[in-house]
Amino acid sequence: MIPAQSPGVSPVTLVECPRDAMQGWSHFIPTADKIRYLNALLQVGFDTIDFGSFVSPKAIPQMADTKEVLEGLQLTGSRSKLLSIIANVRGAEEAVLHEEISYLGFPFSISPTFQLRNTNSTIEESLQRVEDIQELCIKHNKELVIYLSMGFGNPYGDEYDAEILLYWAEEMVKREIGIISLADTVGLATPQQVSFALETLIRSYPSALFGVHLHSTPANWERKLQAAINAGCTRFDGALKGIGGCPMAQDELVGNMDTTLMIPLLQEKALLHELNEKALQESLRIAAEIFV
Ligand SMILES: CC(C)(COP(=O)([O-])OP(=O)([O-])OC[C@H]1O[C@@H](n2cnc3c(N)ncnc32)[C@H](O)[C@@H]1OP(=O)([O-])[O-])[C@@H](O)C(=O)NCCC(=O)NCCSC(=O)C[C@@](C)(O)CC(=O)[O-]
Repeated sequence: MIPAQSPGVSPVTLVECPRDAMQGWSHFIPTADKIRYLNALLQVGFDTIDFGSFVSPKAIPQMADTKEVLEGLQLTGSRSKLLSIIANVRGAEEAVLHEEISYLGFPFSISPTFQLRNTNSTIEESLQRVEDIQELCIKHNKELVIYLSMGFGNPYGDEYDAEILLYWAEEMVKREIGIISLADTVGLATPQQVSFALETLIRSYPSALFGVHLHSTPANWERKLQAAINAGCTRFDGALKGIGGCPMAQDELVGNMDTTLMIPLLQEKALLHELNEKALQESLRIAAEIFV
């Protein structure tokens, strides 16, 4: 076992994102393999698993089997809650029907170009989607997580500065979104940007929980994670082996922050509860089989 902290209780929320690892993978991962991988991850002790998405199978063919995958998951005995990504009201209407899903995650990009590429909607239309999906979530007892995608800059030349990120975060707080994750979709953030945004938002809006979804490389993950921790962030996304990224953003997947690197760092700081090391090793073994 990984060294114990306060048993079962953690100051931080660790979100494992196999959906982000799988969604842009170059060949279709068979449904049975997805189920096997997710069932292993469910035993590790992550707080949340971002397991799939209810989006267009033309846009993201890899996730076309999310409903079947869900049917194969063994949730009994797992502490992990499930999150699924949705990108329009239709996807949300489907996701809320599943009792097993606790969180719906909506990517709201502060870069208009990416929002159009990713969700076929303008910023104004997306804001309406946020409001409609929030209403659905409240009605069905789900929690909406808003990802502020391209939160630290974008590769398209769309106007960007930190004020734009802060503005959209405030708009989400006004709409009573409880969890807002600052997403560095293509890995552009500097540690200074991460610190400034989180320190400002955490101080300004105590009613919301701010997280980070920081795509990064093995060379720059640690300083960004450290910056987020120092700023008081308590919700972190990652993916085992640092695999993945958004195929709607650019052709080359930038990689996720590698959860296997994050775990020891968070535990060293007594921020993370005990995990099941055997299940973690089994998950890594299956990942090595699947992601080839
Ligand atoms: C959002 C839509 C669906 C367009 O949404 P739309 O504009 O409302 O769609 P539409 O009504 O114009 O329909 C377009 C086509 O999609 C189909 N369709 C429409 N809705 C659905 C649905 N819910 N489920 C299944 N099919 C659907 C619909 O049937 C139609 O099919 P066609 O007639 O062309 O055959 C599309 O643009 C889409 O699926 N985009 C993919 C979004 C996505 O999954 N992106 C990756 C995940 S987000 C991410 O990775 C970022 C994140 C979270 O990690 C954080 C970060 O790093 O930034």
